[in-house]
This record gives sequence, structure tokens and C-alpha cells, in this order.
Amino acid sequence: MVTSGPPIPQRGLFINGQWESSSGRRLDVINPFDGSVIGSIAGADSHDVDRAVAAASKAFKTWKKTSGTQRAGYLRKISDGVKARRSELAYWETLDNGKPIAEAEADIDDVAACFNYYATLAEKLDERQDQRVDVGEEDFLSSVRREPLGVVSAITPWNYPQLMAAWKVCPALAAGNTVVLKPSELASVTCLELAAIAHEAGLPPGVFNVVTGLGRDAGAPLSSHPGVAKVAFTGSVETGRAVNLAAAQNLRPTTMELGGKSPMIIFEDCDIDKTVEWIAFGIFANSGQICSATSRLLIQKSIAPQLLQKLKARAESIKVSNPLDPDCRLGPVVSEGQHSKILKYIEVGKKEGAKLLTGGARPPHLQKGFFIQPTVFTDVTPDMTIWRQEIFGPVLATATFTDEAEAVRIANESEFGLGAAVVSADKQRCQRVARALEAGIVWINCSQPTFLQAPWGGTKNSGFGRELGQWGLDAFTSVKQITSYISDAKLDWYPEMVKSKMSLSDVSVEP
Ligand SMILES: NC(=O)C1=CN([C@@H]2O[C@H](COP(=O)(O)OP(=O)(O)OC[C@H]3O[C@@H](n4cnc5c(N)ncnc54)[C@H](O)[C@@H]3O)[C@@H](O)[C@H]2O)C=CC1
Ligand SMILES: N=C(N)NCCCC(=O)O
Ligand code: NA
Repeated sequence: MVTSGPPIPQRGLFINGQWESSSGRRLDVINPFDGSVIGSIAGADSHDVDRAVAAASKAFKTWKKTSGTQRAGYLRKISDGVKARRSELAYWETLDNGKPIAEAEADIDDVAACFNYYATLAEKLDERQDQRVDVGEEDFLSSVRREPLGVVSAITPWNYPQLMAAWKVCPALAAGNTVVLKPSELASVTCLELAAIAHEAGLPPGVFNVVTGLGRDAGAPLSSHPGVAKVAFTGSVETGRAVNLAAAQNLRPTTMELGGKSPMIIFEDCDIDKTVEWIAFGIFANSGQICSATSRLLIQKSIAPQLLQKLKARAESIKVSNPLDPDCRLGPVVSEGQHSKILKYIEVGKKEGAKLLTGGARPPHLQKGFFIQPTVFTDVTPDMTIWRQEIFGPVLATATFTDEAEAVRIANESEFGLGAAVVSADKQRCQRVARALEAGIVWINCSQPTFLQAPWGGTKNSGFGRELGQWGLDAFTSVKQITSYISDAKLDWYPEMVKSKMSLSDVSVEP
């Protein structure tokens, strides 16, 4: 097991291609495994944000003139840089966020793939330019260009620190925007390293800037800045609302990837053993700190006792350990604040009458760090807090249903609409249920697999706009119509008036 590696680099803010110090105080980097301080990041304030936006605005003047193919060259180099530093990036991601090293490695691979994928889309963007629009008139020729918006700000969470940044930075740069990234103060380390990698890749100064710091000091000014053309946000509903309101003051568009309480519906014709693996993955991966975690489980009554018994055994067999252990499958949650919030939810669950099937506390063998056992509640009813609110931890709420209509109705009774899953051997039923579910992402016979090519985002309080795929790139473009008049004929709209011979003196004016 790797228990030591390179120390976390001490970085400042990355503005205009240089490391700079912040106006504010430095903030501790905390390792969730034991609560120790392992480094520090700069705490930016609104003056630092102004500098970063100014650098990005200046860089945009040149960057917007590059071709997609030129930008793709930079993105591919950054991808190579991420790949070359995979092991240290994954190591630092685990130190900073607490996720199992196997997950961190997968995340870093996804980051590298994301840069390559959007490199390809940047090249394709050149081919998509000046596309004809049939306006149905032979005297006119219309075409469409997709142009960058300008300076884009990306405000990102701590659950997939580098990956959530990549989902925004890659398409934004691919489309020709410049970026100011504000990662979460709880896990900024790998986002700063992304700046270092971009710099080594030769990305021109100011094209990609990173300002670390608290939400209220650095995130808020980045949401309300008039020099910012768009804000891309992933995080909580409450913060998303504040960011969106601030951007709305400037009439700036946003994309909002917010919370969830995604349902997973299990029908009696499923293969129980296989299903239990997906259920566990859907709520215990990344310690349940996934916005699309399938945290509400609906089981058809006839198989509930059998399925729950197997799920309990599986939950209790998950390896909870130092996340640097390659076999670890459940690490600590990100912070002391999240740890106590999750434990509070567990208490509320018990108090409101839900039955604790397994877990519910700190694992006895891990007395330090922000660990919580894989936890499953049964007999949860739709009015209970743990059924309605996002816990963002390894806590599954389960309930039963009798028929398909009831399952869909209960699943849709939520303020959220990010993910949903349905498990059944009946393909037609899966399609029917998938169509009926109010969600931006529906998984059939699985939970959580995520692909760069497929759109990501939610409905209702889970937000709006889509990341990833073509949708994720188009969200960072402005559509320009260019229309040419191609006829030789003179515009024949104003009829030639015969010049009047009347003069004013001919007009009799009534006194
Ligand atoms: N949907 C998701 O992926 C995520 C959901 N959450 C939910 O949010 C809860 C709280 O976690 P937090 O870390 O506090 O999430 P948050 O939504 O406050 O943080 C997300 C980002 O927004 C920034 N931010 C905070 N206040 C801001 C403001 N006023 N203006 C602009 N930016 C601001 C933060 O610094 C961070 O970079 C979690 O327990 C979880 O339920 C948290 C992170 C990710
Ligand atoms: N990479 C995977 N599998 N999932 C990403 C989830 C992103 C989110 O929580 O918003
Ligand atoms: Na941390």
C-alpha cells in the first residue's frame, strides 16, 4: 500500500500564467483520513477575482481567434500532462478528498479522457462552422457560426474535485472561451495542479486561471462579476440559487448542476445478487457523495426481505479503511462538517421512525477521521426527512411498493430530478418506467455509469442546462446568424412616389 508520496505543492493563485499570492489569508488543506493539516491554499478575495477576470478578458481577445484545431492541440497536451502525472494526482486527490485511491485513479483517467474528448469536439467545431440554414428564399443565404461567449467562470464542488472542473474547463476552452475556475475550498489541490499542467502544455497566459478560496470571498464575486459571460456551477441547491441570482443581475446565463435524491426502482423479476452490487455502488461509491447517488431505494414487496438481507451482508462486507489502500472501497467523507451533518441525518432518521438495518455510526476500527459505516434504513416513508433531503453520505433510505404505477408515483414525488434507475428483466417495462421518471439521467439495470459522450444534468431543483457531450460544448457557445443578400435586384419595397407639384401655398389652412 502506498502510504507516502510527494508532498502537496504549496501554490498560490494562478492568474495570467503566473503563480500569485492572494490578498486574503491562506486556508488549511485537511486530510479527511485523520483530520490532519497537510498543506494550505490561497484564500482569494474580490480583488484577486478582478485580476483573474481581467487576465481572462485580455487573453480572450487572442484566444477567440484561434481555430478549434489549434485549441485541440493544447487540450491534447493537457490530457497527456494529466496522464503523465496520474499517480501523484490520484494520490493528492485521495489525500485531499478522502476517496478510495482506486476511485481517484479512475477520476484522473476520466479527466485525461475529458480533455481528449473535447479536443475532438473542438476540431469538429471547425467543421460545424458556417452551417447553412435553409431560409426558403433564393435571394438570401443564411448560415450559423458558434462563437465563444467570453470569460467563463466555473465554480465547482469537492466530491470530484478535478473531474467536475474538467467537465467545465474542457468544453469551455474547446469552444474558445477563457476560464476562471474557483474550486471548492475543501479540495482544491488537484485543480491547482491542473493549472500547472496547462502551463507546461504551453496554454497562453490568462486562458485558464484558478482562484482558490471560500465561497463567499471568491465564489460570490465570480458569480456577480460583470466581466463574466457565463457561470457554470456544480454544488448545493442553496448555493446554486445564490450564484444564479447574482448572475441574473447581469443577465448572464448559468448552468446549474445541483443536488439530488435519485430513486432506484427494483422489480421482483430482477437477479437479486447482481442488483445488490449496483445498489451498493449507487450509494456507497465516493461515500455517497455523488449528486446522482441513488439514495432512495424502492423495492417490490415480494422480494424485499430477501434483497434487504443480501444488501445488509454486502454493506457489512465493504472494506472501509485508509483510502490509500488499493482495496479500500469506502473512505472517509470530505470534512468534519459533512461528517457531523450525515450523523445528524442518521439520528433524525431513527427519531422519525425509520429502522436501521445496518451501519449508522463511525466504524469501530477507525476512531480517527471522518468515517461513516455503510448505512441502510428500512421502513422509510415519503414524509421522512431522510427520504426527502439530500444527505450526501453513505446512507440509503429504502421503502417498498406493490406495482409499477405506485413505484413511479413515489419516485417522482421529489423536489429533485437528477438521476433515477430502474432494474427489471422486462425490457419494455424498463423503457416505460424510464420515460415516466422525472429525471435528467435514467439508468436501466445499473446505477452511476457516466460517459463523456452522454448529456448530464437535471430537472426541477436539480438544476438546468447540460454538461458533457455535444450539449456540454454548445452550452459554452453563442449562436451567430450571418445572412447575405445574394440577388442583383434592387430592393423593391418603397414604391417610387411621383414628386408632388403642390407647394405649401396651395394648402389652405383653416384659421
Ligand atoms: N450536487 C453536488 O455535486 C454537490 C452537492 N453538495 C451538497 O451541498 C452540501 C454543502 O456542501 P458545500 O461544500 O457547502 O457546497 P456548496 O454548494 O456551498 O459549494 C460548491 C461551490 O460553491 C462555492 N460557494 C459557496 N458559497 C458560494 C457563494 N455564495 N457564491 C458563489 N460560490 C459559492 C463553494 O466554495 C464551492 O466551490 C453538501 O452536503 C451536499 O449536500 C455539495 C457538493 C457537491
Ligand atoms: N464520474 C462519475 N461516475 N460520476 C460523476 C458524478 C458527478 C457529480 O456528482 O456531479
Ligand atoms: Na481536504
